[in-house]
This record gives sequence, C-alpha cells and structure tokens, in this order.
Amino acid sequence: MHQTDSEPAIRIRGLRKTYGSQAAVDGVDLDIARGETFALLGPNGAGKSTTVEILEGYRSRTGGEASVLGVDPAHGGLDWKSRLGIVLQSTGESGAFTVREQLRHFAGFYPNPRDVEEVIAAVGLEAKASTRIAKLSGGQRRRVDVALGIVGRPELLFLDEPTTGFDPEARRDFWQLVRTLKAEGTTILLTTHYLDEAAQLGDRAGVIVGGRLVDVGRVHELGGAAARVPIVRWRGADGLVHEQRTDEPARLVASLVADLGGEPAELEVIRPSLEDIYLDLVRSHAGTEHAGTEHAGTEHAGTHSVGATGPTIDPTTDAQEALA
Ligand SMILES: Nc1ncnc2c1ncn2[C@@H]1O[C@H](COP(=O)(O)OP(=O)(O)OP(=O)(O)O)[C@@H](O)[C@H]1O
Repeated sequence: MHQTDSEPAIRIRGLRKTYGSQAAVDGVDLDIARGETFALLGPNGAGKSTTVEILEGYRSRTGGEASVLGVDPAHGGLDWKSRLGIVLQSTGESGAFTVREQLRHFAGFYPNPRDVEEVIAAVGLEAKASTRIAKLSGGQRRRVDVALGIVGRPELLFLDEPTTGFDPEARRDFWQLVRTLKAEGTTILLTTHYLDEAAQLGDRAGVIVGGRLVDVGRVHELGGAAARVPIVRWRGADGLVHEQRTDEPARLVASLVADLGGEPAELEVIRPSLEDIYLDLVRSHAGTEHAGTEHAGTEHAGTHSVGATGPTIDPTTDAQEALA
C-alpha cells in the first residue's frame, strides 16, 4: 500500500540504537518530505550509517518509531524493498560478472526497472559495460554501486557516502545524476563528509554528533545566523591579537583606522565558511574531547573578543588558517 502524498517519506521519533552500554543513535526525531533531498552530516562514528541502515531495514532498532514510505522498516516486505534504492557505504560486489550482466541481473528483481543501457550511461560506464567488475578501479566500482542503487527506479534512494573515491569530474557527473533523479520526484537521503556535496544537493541537512541530531535546516542556515557574523581581527598597539564579531565590519575597520591613525596591523575580515560553522557545531556538541583547545597555547591567548554571540571560532583549525 502506498502512503498518501502528504505523509513524509521518512518519519522517525525517538530513534535509538545501543550496542552494549554505548548509544550509537540516541533519540533522533526527523521528517523527510516526499521529493526532498536530505543530507546527513557528522563525524566518523556519529551514527549516520546506523540511522540509515535502520531505515533501510538492515539493522534492528533498540527504541523509538520509524516509518519509511508508510512502512515500519523492521517489518518491510519485498514489495516495500522494491521501492527503495540503496547504495551502501561499502559493498561486497562479486567481480565475476560484467557491469552489464550485474545490472541486468539486479534489474530482474524489480517490477519497473530502468533501462540497463540508460543506467550504464547515466553513471558514465559505457566504455566498461562489458568489463568484469573485478577489473574496475575503485571509483568505477563505486559507480556500479550507484547504478545498482538506481536501476530499480526507486521512490526513495539511500546514498551512504556515495562519492567516496570519485575523481572531481565523476563527482560533478554524479551530482548531475542526483539532480535528474530529484527532478523525477525521487526522495533522497544522503550521508556525506563533503560539505560542498551537501550544499550542492541537499534541500536540507542535519548534523549528527554522538548519536544526536544537533542541527537541522537548510544547508546555508546551519548553525544559525549568529554563526555567520563576520570576524574582524587585527594586532593592536599592545602587541596582542584582537578580534570582534560584527555585522558591520567596514564600520569597525573605519573606526580602527581613525583610532590608530593608520592601517591596523595584520588586519583580517573573516566570514566563517560552511566548513567553519560545521566544525564549530561538531566541537560544541562533541563533549569533553575538544574542550580547552580553543585559543589555548597560541598567540591568540590575549585575544579580546567583543560581542561574540555565535559559536567560538577556533583560529587553530586548518579551515580557519586557509581563510586567513
Ligand atoms: N555492529 C556494531 N557493533 C558495535 N558497535 C557498532 C556497530 N556498528 C556501529 N557501531 C558503533 O556505533 C557508532 C556509530 O557508528 P556509525 O557507523 O553509525 O557511524 P557513522 O556516522 O556512519 O560513521 P562514518 O562516518 O565513520 O561512516 C560508532 O561508535 C560505532 O563504533
């Protein structure tokens, strides 16, 4: 039975998964609308794959509720499975068959599969269609995984780190393929470590840390407005580095120039990137392991920060240094 259009494609409430005393997923609530592309972000071990595999019906849950295309994934039958497309993080694809043979074989499991040659073209494997999978490169095998995920014309597509191992051109091609699938009405749940991928593809994104969803929203609104306030940094006459968050950096710089009677030393105006904001979100929710690292032991120890309303920017991060 198909769900009504107004029901979300995915609805989870209080989802929990524990391994012994460890909670891998610790009370996640989330709705993903039909036709939406949702990106799940989070550091290694945050609980992304566990969440996705529960929704795919591959893992049992310890607690909470889940509904996927109107069905509890713990009890999804073959009819339900045929409406899903799944690209797992790693696959044990046997290499004995050619790309075309493998796809034809899988297409036979679905009631309304896509044309195999079209799928081969969509993932850019025309030149390898008659090659045994064992002889493909890692990135080419990953394309086979994606092809197997879409050959059944799924209503809902799960993509677990789909572009790992892709070269930059293959990633662009893949993004275009996802946009095409989205335009056809496919709902997509994507996990990724690439923030640009989330920004390119996701209507919304969620950040999961320690099994909890710590933020959900449009990708460019993650962390809230305060996290995007620019930072002006300069070295004062006292020899210390000062920084101030302000929505009016030009006004602040003008007043500094007036006060100092000239150019402020080492002046920088920094707009936090998506990566900075994401890293701050992760750090601020990651418990004690990162505590005490902010500004510690750097020349910024004397930094004077006024009006800092957003998450603290740690100037020691690579991302921040790239901006500086
Ligand atoms: N079968 C298992 N038995 C015990 N612990 C597990 C098992 N599978 C996952 N875990 C633990 O659950 C936590 C969440 O793992 P999960 O694979 O969901 O993380 P992830 O966010 O997908 O990470 P990554 O980005 O590295 O893929 C981790 O601490 C992991 O060690």
